[in-house]
Amino acid sequence: MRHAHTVEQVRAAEAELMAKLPEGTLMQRAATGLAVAISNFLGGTYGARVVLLIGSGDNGGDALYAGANLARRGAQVTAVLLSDRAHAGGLDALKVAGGRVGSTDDIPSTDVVVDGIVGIGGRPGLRAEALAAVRVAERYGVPIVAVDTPSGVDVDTGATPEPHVNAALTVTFGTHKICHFVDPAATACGPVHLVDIGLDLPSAEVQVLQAADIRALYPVPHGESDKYSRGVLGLMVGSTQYPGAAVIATAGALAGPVGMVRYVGPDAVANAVREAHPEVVGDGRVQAWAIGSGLGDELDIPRIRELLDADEPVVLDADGLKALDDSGDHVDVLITPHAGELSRLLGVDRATVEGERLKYARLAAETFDVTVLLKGATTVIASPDGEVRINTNATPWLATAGAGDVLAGLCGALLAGGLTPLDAASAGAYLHAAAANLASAGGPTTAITVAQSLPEATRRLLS
Ligand SMILES: NC(=O)C1=CN([C@@H]2O[C@H](COP(=O)(O)OP(=O)(O)OC[C@H]3O[C@@H](n4cnc5c(N)ncnc54)[C@H](O)[C@@H]3O)[C@@H](O)[C@H]2O)[C@@H](O)CC1
Ligand SMILES: [K+]
Repeated sequence: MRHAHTVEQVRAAEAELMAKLPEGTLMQRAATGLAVAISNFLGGTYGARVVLLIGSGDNGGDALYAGANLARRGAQVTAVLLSDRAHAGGLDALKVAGGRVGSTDDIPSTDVVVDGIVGIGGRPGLRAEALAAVRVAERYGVPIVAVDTPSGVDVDTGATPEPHVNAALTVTFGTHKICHFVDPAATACGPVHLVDIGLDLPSAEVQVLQAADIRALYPVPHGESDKYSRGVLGLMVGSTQYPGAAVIATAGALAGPVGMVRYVGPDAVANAVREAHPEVVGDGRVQAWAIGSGLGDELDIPRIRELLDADEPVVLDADGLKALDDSGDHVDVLITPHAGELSRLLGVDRATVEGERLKYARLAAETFDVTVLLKGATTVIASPDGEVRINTNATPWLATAGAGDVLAGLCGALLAGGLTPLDAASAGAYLHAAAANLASAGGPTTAITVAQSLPEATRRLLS
């Protein structure tokens, strides 16, 4: 896993390390890494034009020392001071290295703007002068490299309630921050480059899934496995209104680690499912349920509540979410809402959830005592005990009808295969996105093609 720490955790680790090192060492480490990253971004340093936007704190200090480094290597570096205060040592270093102080008039003709306005000490939003400078860069299409975080975003939540920098690259120090992974701020970061400055950090608040994590938890069958021990999944999805949801969710389930799939629903839909997937059988004992995708008029809330209260773990998706209430023990339940569905569950509007995805995923996990997989460009997974995992490998082409049905079926199969809701959500989100990348290859795709690409995505992961 990659890790994202809170501002408080970073500050504590920095203070501990700073106490052991000569003054300014950490900033020098940060600035050197930043200068190298800017040089790489530009494809060279000599003769490059660099404008630094400088705020009042150490974020500006990093930018000024990096600017001094670049000026020593032949760049023309100009600092635009956006506050009465600027890091004194950094400003002196820049001037000694041949850099100068200029104004926003220098922005249109520069090769890159370096955002040293605020970092982890910043509140959301930009003051008028900073905003005006950022707007000039945007108007002239000048790329912005953000120092530590794009200024104006909410570092600990990933929210962007106010104007902020949209970076072409973010260079961060010591560890990732939450805004680097949680949208909408994550999108504002562009690619994120991490510079090691030697911090010793506690366990992270937020983890980001990587291939090795999923490989380690995937339930691979062994010599003694049979179709029952590999897990049997019950599907209560689709309806005469939406028969396709049943066919698609079944495709997702069969591409998971499960040994057998049972379909429960109207005859006409069951026939359509068996026509597409002859291996599917009818009602009987299961190890987990996937419920809700495309249920439409078939939604049977009392029956779903019975299954939620039973011992078998449940994936609850789409229409099925209407059966969820905040009473009872639901720690074996994984819900897979998009922002609109989560907003209805929590009684807030959709834009509010979109703006603070981490906060509302956590709130739903706590309120309903379930694991939440909040779908989106980056998927936020929150467990009732406070653990958060993020999946970042999705492609925008995955935003296609039925893709959620594939995910629900796949997550159900992973639950039936014995994974915890948190691990099932992690593997489900990761593999779903990996399959979408294969299916799309940079172009349009369909939900069924994503499901058909799941075995190959899984093979590549496990091999
Ligand atoms: N502490 C350390 O050891 C290190 C710090 N580093 C840098 O230091 C940064 C943190 O520095 P600071 O704590 O000085 O804080 P910042 O430089 O992030 O912010 C400075 C000040 O800006 C003001 N401010 C807050 N919100 C604002 C807004 N929206 N618009 C304008 N001004 C605003 C506040 O008074 C804040 O204290 C990190 O992000 C990183 O870039 C790095 O040099 C690595 C080492
Ligand atoms: K910044």
